Amino acid sequence: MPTVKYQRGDKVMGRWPGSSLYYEVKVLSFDAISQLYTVIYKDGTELELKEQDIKSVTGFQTRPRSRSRSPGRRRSRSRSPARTTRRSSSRTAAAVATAAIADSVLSTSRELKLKDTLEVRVSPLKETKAAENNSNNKHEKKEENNTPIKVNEKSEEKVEADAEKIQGRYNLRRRKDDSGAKPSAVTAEQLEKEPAQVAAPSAAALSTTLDFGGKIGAYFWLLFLPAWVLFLALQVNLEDPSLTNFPPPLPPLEAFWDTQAFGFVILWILFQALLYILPVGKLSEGMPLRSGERLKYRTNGFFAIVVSAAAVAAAVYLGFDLTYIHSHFLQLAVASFLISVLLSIYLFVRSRYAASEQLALGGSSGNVVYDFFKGHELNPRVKNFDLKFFCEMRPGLIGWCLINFAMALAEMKQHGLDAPSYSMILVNLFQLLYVADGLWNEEAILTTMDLMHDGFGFMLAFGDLVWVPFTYTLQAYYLVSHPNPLSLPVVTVIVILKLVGFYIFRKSNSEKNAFRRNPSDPKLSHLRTIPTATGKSLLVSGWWGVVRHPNYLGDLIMALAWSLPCGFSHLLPWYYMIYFIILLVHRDSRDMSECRRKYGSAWDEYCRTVRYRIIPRVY
Ligand SMILES: NC(=O)c1ccc[n+]([C@@H]2O[C@H](COP(=O)([O-])OP(=O)(O)OC[C@H]3O[C@@H](n4cnc5c(N)ncnc54)[C@H](OP(=O)(O)O)[C@@H]3O)[C@@H](O)[C@H]2O)c1
Ligand SMILES: CC(C)=CCC[C@@H](C)[C@H]1CC[C@H]2C3=C(CC[C@]12C)[C@@]1(C)CC[C@H](O)C(C)(C)[C@@H]1CC3
Repeated sequence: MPTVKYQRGDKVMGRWPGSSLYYEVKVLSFDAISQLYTVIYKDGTELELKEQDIKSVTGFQTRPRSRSRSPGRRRSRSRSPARTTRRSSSRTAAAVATAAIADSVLSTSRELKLKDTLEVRVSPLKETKAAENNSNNKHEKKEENNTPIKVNEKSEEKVEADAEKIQGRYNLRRRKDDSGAKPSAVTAEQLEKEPAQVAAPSAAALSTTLDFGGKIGAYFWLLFLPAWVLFLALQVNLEDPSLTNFPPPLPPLEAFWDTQAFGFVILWILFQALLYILPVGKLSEGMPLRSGERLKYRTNGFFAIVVSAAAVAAAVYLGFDLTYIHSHFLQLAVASFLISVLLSIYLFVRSRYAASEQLALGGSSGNVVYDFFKGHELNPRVKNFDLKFFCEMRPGLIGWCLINFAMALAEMKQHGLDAPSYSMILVNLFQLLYVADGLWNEEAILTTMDLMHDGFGFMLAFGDLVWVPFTYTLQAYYLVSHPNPLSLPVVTVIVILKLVGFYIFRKSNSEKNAFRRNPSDPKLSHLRTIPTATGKSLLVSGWWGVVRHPNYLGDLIMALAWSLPCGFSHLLPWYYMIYFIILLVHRDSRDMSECRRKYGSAWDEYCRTVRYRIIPRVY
């Protein structure tokens, strides 16, 4: 790090986010682009700080405090992270954060009422510590809601809310690290003894910690993903769709392009865009950005699918033959692919001109291909039109249902049926329920990884506009030419399976979403939580106490129920299940690294308490 004030390995005093308290930290690296230092606290929590939030140890003086404080509060304030690690190895940065936040809030508001709240706040630190000392099965002993910890959790949430606001104001950032580095594994002792080994990547490396196989991976995925969609689309039409039929017979080049199909895709996207901008439905707030700002999103997805269904019904009534979608599947996919490429080019170019605050952390490698693939700008918008949100929730998702419906009509046409087969009805209804539920709970998407952390580039543009509508529909497509009659008992079993999966998926997603939006929601008051250094807590009972990703478990059970109606004669209709296991296992590990980095020892504590990731006692 040439020309920067603090060097890698320097021990300095870093301001705790949202407070006026400084704790000893070690400088890990400096990012020349964002002008932020990554520092590590004694308990392993890493944060990004501006230069103005760092002071050298020598010039540092403890601020004299004239204000009278209660003994409880003094006890809380007297511990710094530095002392923590020497005196009490179990004390987490959460406690430090609490003290810091309490200090900050008191500094900014002298209201007695608030002060009282914060004084009550001191005892959870003890409780937390006690809980941590009981490690391994500490959470099996239930905390009752009427015990002091409950009272304190309430005040904690108040403090958390204040902390969130303050963090936004100070713009202290947390580092995005996709490399899977595990800061919580870096102990204070290591920091003391092995500074060289603990030293983090250089500034350049920091901004280029890449996932999806890095730069080489980006080349691979750019070629592989479209080729794979093409392969599946060609396979599904074969009488015997099988991996052994590789390569599938390729149609002549001109068969890939159809201007009318391109026109239909454009019309569909414009129609969805029109529905999106209509001033109908709620304006929901996204999660706070680094700047502290919260973007507004028009969450009228359910309205959009209802109007789309009405429009499609009207088109069919007026004589439009929807089986066109079945017969022009390949051409529609190619047209959508072209649009996703054009969109990605636009996104890439505009990201070059975007302010650094608007960029996703970790999305910039300096490598054109990687940045194009992964996406760089977090929330690209044209006026209030949010491109990422729109693409993720509208044309592809609603298009998925439209294509499924067209496949049902094609099945009837091809086999001269008066009604679609049971298997086709099940696949259609199950997936319609999934999409409609996603749109009904559209606000919940605002707390997912894609919306909060990932830049918008080729991966998501292609995923949303091509991958979802043209690979998630393969089961319905397969059934058109590969009927699989089902008996009523089998139908019943599959329906029950789907409902069980849906119940787990919906309940767990709603629980987390409600908790993240309002941690003091009375409906969640029975749940136990672990405080973290960031001021947010982690649910440790309820659905999120069963496994670390109960929503993935529900989703996987549903995926199984989608494949079963297609039978076992071919692997192709099971493709979604296989892909989904890979996707969710990868997402889970990405999320684990991200949460470990964000929450440090509190995350480890959570993982010790909730041992399994997705399937209880299995994985
Ligand atoms: N059909 C598909 O193709 C598809 C693909 C991918 C995902 N999905 C579905 O989309 C939904 C969203 O998935 P996602 O991958 O974005 O992940 P997610 O599970 O919704 O979100 C993970 C985030 O939840 C928070 N969290 C984790 N553990 C917590 C706890 N114990 N208490 C409170 N908060 C906790 C953390 O964020 P913070 O702490 O920062 O809030 C974490 O980063 C899932 O239901 C998934 O099945 C579907
Ligand atoms: C190109 C590849 C291989 C990957 C792109 C991934 C992308 C298709 C998915 C990433 C997040 C997914 C997602 C849904 C659809 C598929 C993704 C965009 C989702 C909108 C489906 C409906 C659900 O109810 C949901 C929970 C809202 C989903 C959110 C995540």
